Amino acid sequence: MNNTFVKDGKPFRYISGSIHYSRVPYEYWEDRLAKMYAAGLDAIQVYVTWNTHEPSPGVYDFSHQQDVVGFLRLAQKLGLLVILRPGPYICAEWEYGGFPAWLLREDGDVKVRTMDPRYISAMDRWLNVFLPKMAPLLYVNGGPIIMVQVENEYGSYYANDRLYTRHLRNEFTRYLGEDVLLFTTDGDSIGYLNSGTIDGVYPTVDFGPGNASAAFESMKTWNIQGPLVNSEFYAGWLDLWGKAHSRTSTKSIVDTLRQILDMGASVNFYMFEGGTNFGYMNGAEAGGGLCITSYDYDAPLSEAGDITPKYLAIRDTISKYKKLPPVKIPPSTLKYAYGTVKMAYVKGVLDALPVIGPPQPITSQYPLSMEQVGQNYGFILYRHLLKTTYPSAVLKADGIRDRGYVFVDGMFRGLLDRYGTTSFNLLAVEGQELSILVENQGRINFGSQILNNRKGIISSVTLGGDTLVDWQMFPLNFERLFEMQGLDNKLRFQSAPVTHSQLSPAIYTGQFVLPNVPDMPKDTYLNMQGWFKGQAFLNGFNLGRYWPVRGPQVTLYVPKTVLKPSPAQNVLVMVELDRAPCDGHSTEPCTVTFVESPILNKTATSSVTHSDTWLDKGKLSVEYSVDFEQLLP
Ligand SMILES: CCCC/N=C1\SC[C@@H]2[C@H](O)[C@H](O)[C@@H](O)CN12
Repeated sequence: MNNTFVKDGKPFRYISGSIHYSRVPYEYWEDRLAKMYAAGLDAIQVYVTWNTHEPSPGVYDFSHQQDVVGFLRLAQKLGLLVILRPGPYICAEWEYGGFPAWLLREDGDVKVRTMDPRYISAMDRWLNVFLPKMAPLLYVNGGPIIMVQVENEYGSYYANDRLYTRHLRNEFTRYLGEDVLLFTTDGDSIGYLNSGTIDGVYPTVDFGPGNASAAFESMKTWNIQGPLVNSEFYAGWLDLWGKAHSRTSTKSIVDTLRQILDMGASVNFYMFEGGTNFGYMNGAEAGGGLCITSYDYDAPLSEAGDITPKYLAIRDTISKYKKLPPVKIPPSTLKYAYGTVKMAYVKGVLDALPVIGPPQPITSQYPLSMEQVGQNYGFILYRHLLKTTYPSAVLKADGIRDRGYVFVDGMFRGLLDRYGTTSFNLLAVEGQELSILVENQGRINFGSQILNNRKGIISSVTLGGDTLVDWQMFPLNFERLFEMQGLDNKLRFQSAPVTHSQLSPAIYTGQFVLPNVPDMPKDTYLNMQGWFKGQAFLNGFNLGRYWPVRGPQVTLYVPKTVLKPSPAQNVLVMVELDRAPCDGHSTEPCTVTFVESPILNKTATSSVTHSDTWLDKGKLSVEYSVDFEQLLP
C-alpha cells in the first residue's frame, strides 16, 4: 500500500491535536483529552518538557504535574493514540526550548543541539532515564504511542550537526526498538528538509492555512511514495507581550483542512489545546519577543479548555471524513466572577529579603549569572558596597538579563533593560549600597540565540568607567512568603512610614473567601487592569507573569484547582515591579477583580514597558500596615 500508514494491517490516516501536559493543570487533563476525543481526533501530539522532569542534574520528577506516563495512559483510556515528541529540544515557546537551565552553569556557552560533549552527556543521561519509561507505552507493546519525533525543526537550526541527529536517532532506536516509527518535522521548504532530515527517519513538514498542495511539494521530494503529513497545522499562533493577540480565521483553517484530508494526508493541529505558561516557563524570541503567560494560541479549545466555534467547525469538518465517536461533547467548565479583592501593600521587595532570600548571599569578585549560583528561574538580587563617590557617573550593565531595577540605599534609581537602555546616570556616595533586582523574563527558545541564554548579570558592571568588584548575589524565592511555618511566625510586614521612596518593586497581598454555595470552587480570571508588571501567586501557586500596561493579555487564568472552598482563606500575593494603583501615582485603590471571561486582546502598547511617572516615587509614603501572618492559610 503506497502513500499511507498501515496500522493493524489496514491503511491508517490520522487526525491529531497538540496538547502539552505541562501547560494544563493535571486535575484537568481528563477534561481536555475527553474534548479532543469528542472532536473526532484519532491522536494527540505531546511534547516532553525535559526541564520540568530534571530540575537539577540527576534529580527527576515524574509526579503529579510531571506524571507524563499517567497522562499518556489517560489518553489511551479515553481512546486516543499518541504522537510523542521527546525533543529533547521542543521550541514550543517554552523556557529555553525545553532544555534545563542548569545546562548553562558550566563555563562557556554549551552548544545545545550538537555533539558538544557537555550537552551530549547530559542528554544521554536524561534519555537513559526517560525513554525506558516510554517503551511499554509503544503501540507495539500495547500502548498508545504510534510514532516518535526525533529533535524538532532541526533544519531551522544553524548547526547542521548530522553526527548529533544520527546519535539521537540511534539512542531512540536503542531504547525503543526497531519497530517504532521515527519521524522528523521541518518547515515546508527544501532548504529546511535538506538540513533537518535524518537517514532512516520519516520526514514530515509543518505549515498553516493556505495552499496545502504547494506546501506538500517540498515533502514529496523526499518521500514520493510515503504518506503526506502536516505535523503542525497552525490553527492559531503564539502571542508576545506588546503585540496584538494572534487570531487565525476558522474559515481559513477549515478550507485548508479539507484540502489536506482530501489528499489523504495525516494532520496534527498545533495547538488544539494550548493552556498556560504558569510560573516562569514562557519562552522568548531573540530580539525581545517575550511570550505571554497565556498559551491560548487561539486554539480550538481555549486556554481554559472551553469549546469554541473553531472547535465545532473543525469537528463538523472531520465528521465528513470519518465517523465521530458516539460521545457527547463535554461542556466548557463553569467560571465564576468572585469580584473585587482589596490588595494591601506589604513590603518593598528589598525589605522582604529575610523571607524571600537565602540564609547567606553568594559572594564573588564579579557578578555571577543566575545559573552559576544554582538558580534556574525568576528573580535574583545583586548587591555591591560602593567604594568611591560618584557625583554623577554612568552606570553601565550591558550584561543585564533581562530587566534590572536599580536602587541606592533602597532608593529606586532606574531601570536597566537588555532590550532597552542598559546604562544611565547615577549619583552615588562611598559607603552606599548599590542593589540591582534582576528579572529573568524567560529564555530564548528558537534560533542560534538559544546558545546565549544565561540570566541575571552576565558581564561586568561599570560606574563612571570603573569596573565594580566584590558582589553579593541573593537568589530570590517568592513562594517562601507562603511557607511561614518554621520561620519566625511573628514575621510581620509592618510598613511603618516608608523609610525609602520605593513602593515597587513591592509585595502586595489580599485575601478572600469563596462564596459558600454548591459546586465551588470554579475557574476564574484575575483581571490586573490598573497594575503594571509583575508576578502573581495564589495560595502559593505561581499563576505567571502579568504586564497589563503592555498587553495584549490583561487577565490571568485561575484554574479552580488552585482555589480553596469556603471557609478557607485564599491568599493572593502580587510582586508588582513597577506601579501599583494605590501607590500615589493615581487615586485608584489597590484592588484586583476576579472575572468570568478572559481579556487577551487589549490594544497592545508595545512602546510602554513601565510607568511614565517612573522616578517620582520619592514623594510617596504609605501609612498602613499588613499583618502578613493573619493572611496565611
Ligand atoms: C519562523 C519561526 C519558526 C519557529 N517555529 C515555530 S514558531 C511556533 C511553532 C512552535 O514553536 C513549535 O514548537 C515549533 O516546532 C514550530 N513553531
